[in-house]
Amino acid sequence: MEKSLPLHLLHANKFTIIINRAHAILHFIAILFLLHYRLSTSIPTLPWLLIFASELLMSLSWLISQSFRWRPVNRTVFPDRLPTDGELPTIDVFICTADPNKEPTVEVMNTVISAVAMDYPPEKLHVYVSDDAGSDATLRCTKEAWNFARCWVPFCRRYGIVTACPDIYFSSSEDDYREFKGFEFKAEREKMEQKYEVLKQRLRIIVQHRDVALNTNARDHPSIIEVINEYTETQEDEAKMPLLVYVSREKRPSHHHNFKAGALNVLLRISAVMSNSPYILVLDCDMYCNDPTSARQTMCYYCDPQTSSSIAFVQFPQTFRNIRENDIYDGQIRSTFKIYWPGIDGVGGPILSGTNYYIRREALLGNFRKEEDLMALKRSFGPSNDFIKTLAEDHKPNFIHDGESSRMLVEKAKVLASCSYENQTTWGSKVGFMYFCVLEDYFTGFTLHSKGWKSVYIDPKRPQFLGTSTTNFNDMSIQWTRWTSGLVSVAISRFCPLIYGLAKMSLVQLMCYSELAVDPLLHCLSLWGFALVPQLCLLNGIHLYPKVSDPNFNIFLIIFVSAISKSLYEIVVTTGGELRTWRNEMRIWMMKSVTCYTYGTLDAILNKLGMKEASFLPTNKVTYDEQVKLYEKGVFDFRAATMFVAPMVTVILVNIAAFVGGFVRVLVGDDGDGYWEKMAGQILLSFYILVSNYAVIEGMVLRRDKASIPLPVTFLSAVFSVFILLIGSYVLC
Ligand SMILES: O=c1ccn([C@@H]2O[C@H](COP(=O)(O)OP(=O)(O)O[C@H]3O[C@H](CO)[C@@H](O)[C@H](O)[C@H]3O)[C@@H](O)[C@H]2O)c(=O)[nH]1
Ligand SMILES: [Mn+2]
Repeated sequence: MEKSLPLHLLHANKFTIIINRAHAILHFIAILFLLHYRLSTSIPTLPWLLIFASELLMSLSWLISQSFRWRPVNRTVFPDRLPTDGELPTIDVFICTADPNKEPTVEVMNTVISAVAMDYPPEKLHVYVSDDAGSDATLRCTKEAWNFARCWVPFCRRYGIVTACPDIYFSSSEDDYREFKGFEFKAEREKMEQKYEVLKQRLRIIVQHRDVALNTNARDHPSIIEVINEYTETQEDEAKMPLLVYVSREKRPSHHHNFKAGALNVLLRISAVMSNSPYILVLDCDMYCNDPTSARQTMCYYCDPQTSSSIAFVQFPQTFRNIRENDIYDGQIRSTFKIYWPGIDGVGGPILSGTNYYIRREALLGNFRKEEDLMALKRSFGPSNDFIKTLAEDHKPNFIHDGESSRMLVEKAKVLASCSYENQTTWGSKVGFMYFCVLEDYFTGFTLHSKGWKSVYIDPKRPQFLGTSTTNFNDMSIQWTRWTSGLVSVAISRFCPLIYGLAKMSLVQLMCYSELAVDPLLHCLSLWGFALVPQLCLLNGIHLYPKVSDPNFNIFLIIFVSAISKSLYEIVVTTGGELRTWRNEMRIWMMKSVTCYTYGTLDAILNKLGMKEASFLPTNKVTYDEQVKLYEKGVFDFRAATMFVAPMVTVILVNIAAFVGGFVRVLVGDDGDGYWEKMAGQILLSFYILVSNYAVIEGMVLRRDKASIPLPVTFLSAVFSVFILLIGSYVLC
């Protein structure tokens, strides 16, 4: 009976697998022909070497990326088959915020409220807010949010509200209250809406009046920990609420704080002495819970004795509420969450993605069933006996709201949040979240997988979490530069997945990890090659591709068409996107390659050489109406740092020069040596680059609005391109 019904199912997408593998074989054969052609027909010259290198790197990156297409799967869960509430394990929720200027407090509080309102037994849920800005305003706002939640949570429970994030609930028109449409509900809803308006008003006032002087101390302040529930007098008949704790770890300029991973490790310790839940949900401050059932969905894996012990984390996709149909910056990161993660889920489990995951505490800290040597534990975990005790299996701390004992607990917690606590321990290197690179998620997930843990990817129809994605060029570029830097720093370290992961994971999963790590490096090198070398050669009359009449020309044509049709197939058929999505992704990929991928790679290299410190600039989550309008119209906002715009414009100018030069010679100067025949490949390549990036030409020449490309940037780029044309021609020819 009950027992025989599974809690979850896994389906391999057989049809997609067949298509993927068949395409991979054909495309691979075409690449072999290309290699054969390159090695057999040309005399090695510098241009030949460069273009061949670009082709090799691109092919290599294609080859490794097939790992994500090897065995895509999807999963179904059956939360109604879970054991009774009494048997469910407890959960700690970690919400990180770092900068009230970039992370609007109203949104952060919405995330907190939506987490408190999750559909889970309240006594089994504990929410921790980590404030890396140490902002007094955020603390006060958290208390206000708590007061609102005391009415909001019972309201949601009573009427079965699915959208438990007030901001989304009150701004969407959808009927979320199913059978309760009566008068009573309407009146209650109105009351709640008013309360929410009052809350927003109060939060704004607190933020406006926040003590700017205090705030400048974000990098220098003691730990501040407060249990928020204690500020409210619980009435007898009041609904039970989860525990809510505000944490701001100690910060001193003399101590490196290790960014988000540092904050998470502090929360790991503090939550251990307060609630010590075996599972932890990690959320970025902008990631609202859009559906209260994610915890129950997750428990379908953690409550299944067959799978439970091997799973380190259950990952949900990152989904965003500010994405429009015409997503010009690919803010939804479609290929990652729709193609890559289901792909790697079939071969060992998805990569940890920073937010929206339920991780097992034991996977981060280890399990200590037997008596361990106390000194050894202290060397690893730091001096706190209270914390060490929590490592033992089944240790349940007793959190009592009785003034004195909870005050003592908070004092103990403050020690755990001090910036010197981790000195001479293995926090961040062996235990907890890893500090090795700014991409704490990727690297922590990688270490877990290489220890033999598995992970699971659930992508339900209704997005479980909704965040804010970058929808302007500058923010997107900063974010991708950080990601690239993190990934490349792993690729060029001793942890390079290709070497480090060998023999520790399945080969295909290892290739997936490697793909992500080396992809920016391979793409920035090869795209710079394709963007400049054929063009310089075109202007200097050197041909790099076979003549149109040569059957070998078909090799290039086939590779080009095959790559494009496969990505079109994935976008339109597999993920139900539009043709426009394909254009957007192609274009932004080209743009990112010559900017973010390049800078991120340089950043990682400088970092490795000790010439630059790693940095984590939190992504800006404040949106301006004007910017949003541009994004909604699908118009690029080029008001970005010159370093992000100039390389793009330079590439476009070089391509214009090459294309015009080549085209004119085709038209007027046909000197009988079959110029077009020889140069068609290069002329068409330039044409393709220009057509794909028409938006840049438009921003440079046709647009005159504030968000177009500024004239000085165009001039600077023109100087760069003339320089490239002169030097390039000199060197290459
Ligand atoms: O010193 C820091 C820096 C950041 N954060 C928080 O970390 C979260 C993620 O930062 P965000 O600026 O939103 O970065 P994104 O680029 O959007 O984040 C992606 O990439 C990060 C790694 O680079 C992951 O940590 C994130 O989970 C993932 O969503 C936010 O809640 C921040 O408040 C901190 O708590 N402390
Ligand atoms: Mn973010």
